[in-house]
Amino acid sequence: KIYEDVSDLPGLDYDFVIVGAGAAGNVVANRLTENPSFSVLVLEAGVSNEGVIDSIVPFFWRNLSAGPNIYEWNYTTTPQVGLNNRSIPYSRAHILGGCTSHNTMIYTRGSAEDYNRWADVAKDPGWSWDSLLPYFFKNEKWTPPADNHDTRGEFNPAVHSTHGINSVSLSGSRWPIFENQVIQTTREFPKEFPFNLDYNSGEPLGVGWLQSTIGGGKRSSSATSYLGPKFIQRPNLHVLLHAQVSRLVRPQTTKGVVTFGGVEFSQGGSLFTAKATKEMILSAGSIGTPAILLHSGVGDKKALTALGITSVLDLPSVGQNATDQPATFNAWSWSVNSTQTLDPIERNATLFNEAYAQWNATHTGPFTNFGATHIAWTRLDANSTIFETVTDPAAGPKTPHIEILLVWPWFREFHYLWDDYAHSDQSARIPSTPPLIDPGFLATDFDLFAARESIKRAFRFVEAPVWKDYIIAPTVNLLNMSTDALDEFIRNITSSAGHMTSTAAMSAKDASYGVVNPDLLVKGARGLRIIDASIIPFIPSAHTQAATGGPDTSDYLAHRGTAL
Ligand SMILES: Cc1cc2nc3c(=O)[nH]c(=O)nc-3n(C[C@H](O)[C@H](O)[C@H](O)COP(=O)(O)OP(=O)(O)OC[C@H]3O[C@@H](n4cnc5c(N)ncnc54)[C@H](O)[C@@H]3O)c2cc1C
Repeated sequence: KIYEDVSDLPGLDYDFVIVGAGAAGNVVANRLTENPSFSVLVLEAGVSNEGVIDSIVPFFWRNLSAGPNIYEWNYTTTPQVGLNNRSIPYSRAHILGGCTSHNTMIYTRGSAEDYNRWADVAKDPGWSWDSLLPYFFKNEKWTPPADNHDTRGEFNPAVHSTHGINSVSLSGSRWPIFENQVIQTTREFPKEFPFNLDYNSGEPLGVGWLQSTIGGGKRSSSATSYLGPKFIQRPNLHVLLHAQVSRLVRPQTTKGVVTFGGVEFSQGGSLFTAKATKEMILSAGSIGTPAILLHSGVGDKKALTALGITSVLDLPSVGQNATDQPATFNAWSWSVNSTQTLDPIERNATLFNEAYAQWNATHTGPFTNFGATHIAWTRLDANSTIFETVTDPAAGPKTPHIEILLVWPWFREFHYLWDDYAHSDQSARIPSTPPLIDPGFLATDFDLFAARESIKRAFRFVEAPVWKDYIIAPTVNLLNMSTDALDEFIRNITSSAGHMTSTAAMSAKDASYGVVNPDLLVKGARGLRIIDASIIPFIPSAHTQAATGGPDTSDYLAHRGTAL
């Protein structure tokens, strides 16, 4: 059951208390309550997703993260040196379902090499691609697209499952001219942009049809799926909204191992403490989780002491290693010679209302998607000069550095392509309210090099002959710019893809760094686990919801849950 008021809860003592009802938290709440003898409380700071139309209609996704609004934590980053000292908005959802209720719904798992690197780092084969694939399957419910079109040749059924919980589908409305041109590009430039039947096979490189967490023309979030009507009636599942957790309380240290006596949260100006007899599970996301730990005295002892917080557990990696994928979307594009664009709908209220009426009546039409048709995943050239001085940050030779999202002709005849590229770094620092968020965008030579190359690749894509009569001109002629001018442009327009990971990273049991062991238990603590995107040791070369709501959480339960 979902509760809005703490006084309606049956009590404050449960077997498991989960903090944060996002991509990860709701999966685990669902799995744990499969066992009727476990009682579970989920504490979520945000508001209900019920009836929030911008969270239901895929095309409206952008409205929620456009903040400031009640569905957002409304964060901004610290001034980013690499972005000409700009502080930029840093979107995090403040709504049941977490970022899966307001994200772009793109479903990408990453490369097999990404996960095999996790297994290497953790010294635990349970985190390898082969071990985790069954958990992707357990979560994913492959669903026909909203228009029921013939999807043969657009994905590989062998790497998907129809038996999971979270709906995934191909696009539910067609843009034939644009789509044909993308596919034709893979024929004209087969070496640079080969067709890839399914980028979720573990080998993502190439151009593949977009897969999204959309089912029946509606967003499929962790709230609508894992807390959906089939599950929310379970008598052992309790979800409390408007419950903001501040810290873990009543620490006790016995023989060097810390246990906490409860989770402190506030609602309506009052403080409460929920207790877990078996485990407290943090899933407040890559910013929320380290913030809670640091406020609880779990983090770098010196830094916490300097801030007047009593150190309980000295774990210097808490809040460090934040990794995200910078993006240059929306700032540049091409004007195109086509009437098959979204502009009529965007510009004309009558057409917009018709599209909305169609969606309302049948959950079909252009509003069933967020607006892309394919993704092109590519790598920097192996002989790029950057590799003379920098070690390749990708997990292996089959792992992309660059993503080019091929977006419908949109916005004033502009067909825009946006690209993002893996691996920025750095830290989400020490507790303050609000937290200091420093993703270190474009802080390294590699970041800037990859950014320049990603733009060149996108321009190269539309050099395929098939685009000749279609493209009129780029909105900004980036190819004619000097390197310095291009760098300046990139620094001024780069924003976040919203994919922060690794702020409470998993490491091998005997490692001298890291926050959780491969079983996701916090090092040096008992009865405390972390299961969200913060535990990811290296960001996958992908959008991050599948890696978060798919394998790690279910794996934790199915493989590691021996303590349960
Ligand atoms: C704008 C945007 C677009 C994105 N697009 C995509 C995409 O297209 N595809 C993709 O794969 N990924 C996308 N992502 C990333 C993806 O959604 C996240 O990686 C994923 O949701 C992370 O899951 P999580 O469980 O770690 O955290 P979240 O999903 O963020 O969940 C954390 C939850 O904890 C709650 N919480 C935080 N602090 C507290 C507290 N102190 N007390 C109680 N509750 C708390 C939050 O309100 C939230 O509900 C996007 C992200 C953003 C921001």
